[in-house]
Amino acid sequence: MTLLVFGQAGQVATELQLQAEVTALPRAAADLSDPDACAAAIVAARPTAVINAAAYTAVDRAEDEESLALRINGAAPGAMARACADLGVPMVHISTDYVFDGSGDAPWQPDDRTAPLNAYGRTKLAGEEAIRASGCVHAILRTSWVFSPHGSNFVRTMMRLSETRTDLSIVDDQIGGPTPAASIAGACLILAQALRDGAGGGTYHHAGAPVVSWASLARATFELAGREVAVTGIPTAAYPTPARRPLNSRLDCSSISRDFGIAPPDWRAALSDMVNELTS
Ligand SMILES: NC(=O)C1=CN([C@@H]2O[C@H](COP(=O)(O)OP(=O)(O)OC[C@H]3O[C@@H](n4cnc5c(N)ncnc54)[C@H](OP(=O)(O)O)[C@@H]3O)[C@@H](O)[C@H]2O)C=CC1
Ligand SMILES: Cc1cn([C@H]2C[C@H](O)[C@@H](COP(=O)(O)OP(=O)(O)O[C@H]3O[C@@H](C)C(=O)[C@@H](O)[C@H]3O)O2)c(=O)[nH]c1=O
Ligand SMILES: [Mg+2]
Repeated sequence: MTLLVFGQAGQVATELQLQAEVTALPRAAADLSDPDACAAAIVAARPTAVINAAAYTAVDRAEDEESLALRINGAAPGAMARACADLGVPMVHISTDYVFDGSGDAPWQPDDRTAPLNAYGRTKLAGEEAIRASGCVHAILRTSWVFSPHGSNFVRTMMRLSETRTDLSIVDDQIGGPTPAASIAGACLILAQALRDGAGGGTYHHAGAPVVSWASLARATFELAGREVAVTGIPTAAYPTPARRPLNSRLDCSSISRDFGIAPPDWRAALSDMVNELTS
C-alpha cells in the first residue's frame, strides 16, 4: 500500500518512516497553513491511505497564534479529509488529550464531552470535527504526552536541563500517560491497514501506562540517566504558563484494545531505551 504521511521531521512522522515504507511530506512539499495544497498533494499522490502526523504543537505559542494554529490543526486536516472522501481513501489522524477540560479523575472515554482549556486544544478539536464532517473513512487517534529521542518533548527538555540544574520545580497535579512516539506510529499503521481492509473507524484513545505526573516523569528520567537533580513537586498554580493545561489527562484506551488489539505501551521501557540512546 502507498501510505502518504503529512509531516517528516516530527516525533511520530520520524517513527512512521522507521517502521514502514511511506511517502513522508515535509513542510516544503505540503504546508498545512495552505489547506488546498494539502488536498492537492493527496490527489497527486493517489495513496491507498493517508496518515496526518503534522500539526502545530507549540501549546503556549498557540495562545498568540490561534488563527495560524487553526489553519494547520483544523482547516488542513479538514481539506485532507475531503480529498480522501472524494478519492475513497481512508485517513488516520492524531489528536490529543488537550481536547478535554481535565476535570475529575476518571479516564476519558472517546465519546466524553470535549471542552478544551487552551487554543491548541480548540484547534485540534476543530480538526477532529472537520474530519468527521467530511464523510471520509477515518480513525482519529487521541494520545498524550508524546516522547521520543527525535524532536522536542518534555523528556528531552529534562535531559537538557539536567546539564545545568541541580534542582527543578515540576508540576505534580497534572496526570497523564506518557506515550512513546514509536507506539503511536505502530498504532497508526495498524489502523491504516484495518481501514483499508474495511474496518469502520471512529475515535480512539491510545496512551502509555501507568499514568503519572510530570514531576514523576522527570524523576524517572533523571533516575534512568543517573542525573542528580532534586525534583520538587508543585501545583499547577505555582507554574504559570500562557496556556492552561488539563489536570486530568487520563485516557481510557480499552476500545482500541478491543477493536484492534492495540494495548497501552509501558512507557518506562521506552524511556529507558531513549535515555540509553541519548547518553551513550
Ligand atoms: N507532542 C505531544 O506531546 C503530543 C502530540 N499529539 C499530536 O500528535 C501528532 C504528532 O505530534 P508530534 O510528532 O509530537 O509533533 P512534532 O511537534 O514532533 O512535529 C510536528 C510536525 O508537524 C510539522 N508541521 C508543523 N507545522 C507545519 C506546517 N505548517 N506544514 C507542514 N508541516 C508542519 C512539523 O514540521 P517541521 O519539522 O517542518 O516543523 C513536524 O514534522 C500531532 O497531531 C499532535 O497534535 C497529541 C498528543 C501529544
Ligand atoms: C520545563 C518545566 C515544565 N513544567 C511543566 C509545564 C507543563 O505543565 C508540564 C509539561 O510541559 P510541556 O511544555 O512539555 O508540556 P506540553 O507542551 O503542554 O505537552 C503537551 O503537548 C501537546 C502537543 C499535547 O498534545 C499534550 O498531550 C502534551 O504532551 O510541565 C514544570 O512544571 N517545570 C519545568 O521546569
Ligand atoms: Mg510542548
